[in-house]
Amino acid sequence: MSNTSAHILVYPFPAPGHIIPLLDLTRLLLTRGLTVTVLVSPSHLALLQPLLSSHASVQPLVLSSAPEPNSSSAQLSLPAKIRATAALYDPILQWFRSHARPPVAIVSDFFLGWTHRLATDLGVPRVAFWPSGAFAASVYNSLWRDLPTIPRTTIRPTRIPWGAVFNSFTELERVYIDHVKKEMGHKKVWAVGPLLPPNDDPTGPANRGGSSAVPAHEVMTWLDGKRDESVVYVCFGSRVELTSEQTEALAAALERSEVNFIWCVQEHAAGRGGSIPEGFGKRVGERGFIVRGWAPQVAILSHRAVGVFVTHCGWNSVLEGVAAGVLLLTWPMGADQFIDANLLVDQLGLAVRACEGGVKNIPNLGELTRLLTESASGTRPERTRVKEMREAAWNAVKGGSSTRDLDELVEKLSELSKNI
Ligand SMILES: O=c1ccn([C@@H]2O[C@H](COP(=O)(O)OP(=O)(O)O[C@H]3O[C@H](CO)[C@@H](O)[C@H](O)[C@H]3O)[C@@H](O)[C@H]2O)c(=O)[nH]1
Repeated sequence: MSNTSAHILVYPFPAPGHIIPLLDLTRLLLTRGLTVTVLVSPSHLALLQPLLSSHASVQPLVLSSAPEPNSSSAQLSLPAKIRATAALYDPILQWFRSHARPPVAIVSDFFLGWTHRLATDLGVPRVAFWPSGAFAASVYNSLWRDLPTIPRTTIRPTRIPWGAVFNSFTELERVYIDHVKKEMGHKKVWAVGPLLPPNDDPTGPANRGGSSAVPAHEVMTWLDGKRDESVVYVCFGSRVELTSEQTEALAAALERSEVNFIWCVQEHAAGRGGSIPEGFGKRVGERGFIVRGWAPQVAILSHRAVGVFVTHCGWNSVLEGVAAGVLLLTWPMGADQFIDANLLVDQLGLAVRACEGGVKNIPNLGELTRLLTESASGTRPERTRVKEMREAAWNAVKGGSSTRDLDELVEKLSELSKNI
């Protein structure tokens, strides 16, 4: 480890949608000269490998708290998983206190609220990392503050940390980023996104967040044979499984619409999801490419042949779709996804509603079929707007607003080490 640069502890919440963007941020911090220890569970250590092999100033801190995949407790609810992480309070405290040059700050996922008390005990600031957007943060904050049952003394969530980093960019969420700053009462709010893998790393996009279930070159070769913007990419992130009824409706719409498509189907250990109808692959033939398991999403979205993305509006998918300039068809199912869809469809006009709601909602077959056909062939105004936003996104990370925010974040973190 370098002896001069500021040493930071980065602690992602152990789930793909949270680890992926925080590791992308870690890479940016490393390239700007910070020394970083990343806390990961044993099952996620492999995701750190690309950073470990390319940067000398990063170290893993492998601690197990969250249930490991395949263990009987792996099916814990999200709040239970969050609570389980707090078992690491003492191990981190001990690691910190025995370290010759301990971190000057903790950058931890917004789910890991307990790390605020840990940071206070250790006398270092905590920066909360938001893998979801500033609009979602504003909505959550106002719900929290205005719930009638919340005692008046309750501290507002966005007030707590010393600073906050968003995987977002000013041109996408300016009004909400400003709102969060106002709520926090200071300006240590940095929008550094979209956080993406480096595009000069050929293995990065293909294996980002997991090993691709299909050789990436096979998907790319299939895409090479398709017309520009003619392919619909369907993926609902790392957690969502469609029910049998939803799977059947989507399969029928893809079949009837006659569009080219890549459909990424997550098949989780719990096996509650629906499976693709028998004979479907044969009936759609060369038109369809099915990925059972982890797809190389960023590489797919970046291909010139992909023009449409049916998404559950997980925030990473939203930003990856915007950065690729593809037309987003929204199907939010839970968490912040309804808020994200509202921002995209109603406020920014970048996307079109496809369906909405969790397990009970099934899309209307006729409407979804029409929407798929029209989106893959027509020129909708949303497509133009999303392309404008793509320009804004790339400008932001190539010297614009996100680069400036990242520089300032690094500067503030570096100042902390000078004060020791
Ligand atoms: O086959 C796959 C599936 C997913 N991904 C990647 O995995 C990430 C998935 O993240 P996201 O699109 O945000 O979806 P979730 O995994 O559902 O993310 C959770 O975390 C997000 C960030 O807080 C929230 O916005 C979501 O609502 C929440 O479900 C993205 O980077 C995808 O590129 C792949 O590369 N291949």
